[in-house]
Amino acid sequence: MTRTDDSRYLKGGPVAQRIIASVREDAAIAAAEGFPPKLVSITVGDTAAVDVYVRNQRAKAALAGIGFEERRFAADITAGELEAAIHGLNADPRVTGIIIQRPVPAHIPIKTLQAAVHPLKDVEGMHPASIGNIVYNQLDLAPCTAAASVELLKETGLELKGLEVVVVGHSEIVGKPIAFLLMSEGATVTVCHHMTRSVATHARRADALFVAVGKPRLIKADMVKPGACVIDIGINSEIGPDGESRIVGDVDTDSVKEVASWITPVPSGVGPLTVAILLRNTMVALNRQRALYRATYGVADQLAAE
Ligand SMILES: NC(=O)C1=CN([C@@H]2O[C@H](COP(=O)(O)OP(=O)(O)OC[C@H]3O[C@@H](n4cnc5c(N)ncnc54)[C@H](OP(=O)(O)O)[C@@H]3O)[C@@H](O)[C@H]2O)C=CC1
Ligand SMILES: Nc1nc(=O)c2c([nH]1)NC[C@@H]1CN(c3ccc(C(=O)N[C@@H](CCC(=O)O)C(=O)O)cc3)C=[N+]21
Repeated sequence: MTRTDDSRYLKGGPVAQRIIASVREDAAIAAAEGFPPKLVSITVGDTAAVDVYVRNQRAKAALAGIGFEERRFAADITAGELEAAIHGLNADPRVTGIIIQRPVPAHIPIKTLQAAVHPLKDVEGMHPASIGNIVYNQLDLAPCTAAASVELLKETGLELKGLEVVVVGHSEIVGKPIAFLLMSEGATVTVCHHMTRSVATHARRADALFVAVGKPRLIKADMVKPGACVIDIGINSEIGPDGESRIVGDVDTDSVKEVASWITPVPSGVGPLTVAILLRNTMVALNRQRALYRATYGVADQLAAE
């Protein structure tokens, strides 16, 4: 059986296409009504995984009819200069959404930058107010990778209520929001991290195993329950046997796919769906901005029309 026709592979492409088609319709309507959506990406320095992500953001935004602009800054920029740039984008009515690509250089506090993005333009859901919404079970705009990972689990048709889920990795951008999204869906969630005594012991109990660590082949077949669903979120660059650079996940896919019932491939798993959800979030942000605009100026418009 070849890699591509193995039915155990849970691919992101088909779900991403559905989302992008729907975003495209909404974006066309909004543009015709005078609100063309536009996404601005902020990159600081150079990181391979960021380049892949931004390249795909640009390509898929074009497909969806969403304007896209990349602002690149040198690694030695100050936090103050970056904050000023973000405030400029917050104030620009042509900008719908802002995403700050991670990582940023060590001298820049990422949390300060995330908090500088206006919550109405926070298309990644990383502002403290946005993350707070997830805790309150308001799930329409969630951090993109976390939302993509959960969406792929739903594709299996497994009942999420009561499902035993283990998440390996507890970063604010991936592991923690996955845990909150799944708790909202009624799953029983265990979160592992580098201090966990035995990741394998927890992982082997999981009906669904989410892995977001950044270590190639961390999860081996003997750490996976037979029949489980494995969502591999890792995007790691390494040199393949042919001497070419390639991306691999955190799961030893070749061995794990013999044990698991579903596994997301890398590439072509969570990655493409992450991009689609970023675009969907951009439309959620646009609709929130329009609702505020209507609430603020709607009555004045009506009076002017009378
Ligand atoms: N597909 C996509 O769309 C995206 C993919 N990614 C990829 O996902 C991976 C994780 O990203 P991100 O969450 O940002 O990374 P971080 O480095 O922020 O977090 C990694 C997490 O893994 C934990 N960890 C480290 N070593 C181990 C170990 N041996 N066992 C268990 N847990 C461990 C860390 O725990 P502790 O903090 O306690 O050290 C931490 O919680 C990366 O490969 C990244 O490229 C990221 C974003 C989007
Ligand atoms: N603030 C922030 N949010 C992120 O979500 C974030 C980030 N910073 N920094 C970098 C990582 C990495 N990441 C990827 C997302 C999609 C693909 C993607 O589209 N991958 C495709 C294409 C691969 C290819 O073209 O080679 C795939 O897996 O099939 C890759 C990488 C998001 N990240």
